[in-house]
Amino acid sequence: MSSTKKPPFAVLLVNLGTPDAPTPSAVKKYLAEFLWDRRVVDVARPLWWLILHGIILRFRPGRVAKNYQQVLTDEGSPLLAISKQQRAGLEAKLEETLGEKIPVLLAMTYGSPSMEDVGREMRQLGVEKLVVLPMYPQFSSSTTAAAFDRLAASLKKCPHWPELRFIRDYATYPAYIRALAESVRQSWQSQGKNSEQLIMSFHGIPQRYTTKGDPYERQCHATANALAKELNLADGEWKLTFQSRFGREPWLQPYTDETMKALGAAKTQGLSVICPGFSADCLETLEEIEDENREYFEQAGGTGFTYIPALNSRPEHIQMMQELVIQHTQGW
Ligand SMILES: C=CC1=C(C)c2cc3[nH]c(cc4nc(cc5[nH]c(cc1n2)c(C)c5CCC(=O)O)C(CCC(=O)O)=C4C)c(C)c3C=C
Ligand SMILES: [Fe+2]
Ligand SMILES: [Fe+2]
Repeated sequence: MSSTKKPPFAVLLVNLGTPDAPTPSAVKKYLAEFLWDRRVVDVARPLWWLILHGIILRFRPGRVAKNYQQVLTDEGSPLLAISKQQRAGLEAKLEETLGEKIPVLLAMTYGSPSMEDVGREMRQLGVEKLVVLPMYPQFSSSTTAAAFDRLAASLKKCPHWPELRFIRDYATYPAYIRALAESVRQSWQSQGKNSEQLIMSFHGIPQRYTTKGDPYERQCHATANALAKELNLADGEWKLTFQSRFGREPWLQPYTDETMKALGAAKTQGLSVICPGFSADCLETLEEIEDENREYFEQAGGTGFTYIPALNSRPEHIQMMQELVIQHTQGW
């Protein structure tokens, strides 16, 4: 008897990607692929090629590799290690709930595992229906749409497609907001809720992308308002900021680093920071927020800084992922 029973459907989790190693050469390879995507940087190609190869890829990889070394875990880059935990957690949860094995696959938009790697896995498993869950709660053309582009490109040479469903965003999905609120409450409990302020810091994008119609900024505000409401926070008790600005043009504001310096200078005692747009801890949370921005805050005179970890593989997060998948596979 053959054991090749086809699964009713499969799930594909997608995240951004990370260098294969915290070395300047691996970081250079990663940034060269990531920053060449027009969805990420839309500057006219000949000019951008000169800036990227002539300046950025000469100087940035060495500095950024050192940052990656600071956040490296025994399992490698946190983003990839946590994504693998989420994959395994969701697969186990779906099997527990549905009573059969639903393959959960993992791809990165840039680097590995690639969409092509996943395509091979899907063919081996005989996947006929696929639900794609990009691990970005808020849609942006620079992340979610870029993931879709890569998936479409990997299917270009493929003569046989699975039926596809694509989860565009989940910025105010109740189970997501509840999971965020639970992680804040847990942090407050263990820190003794000494928090004067809750900062919700989201990765930024150029202001221009919003003007062109990217709904990301609006969705970040929707998430932040929903979380503040769930936590019963008054207006003065929380603030939304945008981090990780890159290049010279204006990005979404207020900027996280400037806010940290101002709150430090105002001698704030007790500041919690959560990054609701990051489904997994990564360089941008562990190094940029937990190290760099903590330092800005403390050096300016603030005390009591707490970084609240991303939802990562918390049970409420895996539960939320399962709810999204079940909702989007109705009828399969
Ligand atoms: C240059 C333009 C960039 C845009 C636009 C952008 C949007 C964007 N990014 C994330 C999530 C992540 N970004 C990460 C790293 C990272 N991002 C940029 C640039 C842009 N991001 C760079 C150059 C880097 C690499 C680090 C550096 O050189 O400073 C990561 C972390 C990856 C890791 O390996 O840990 C994530 C995650 C979102 C959500 C977003 C827009 C909504
Ligand atoms: Fe980024
Ligand atoms: Fe950064």
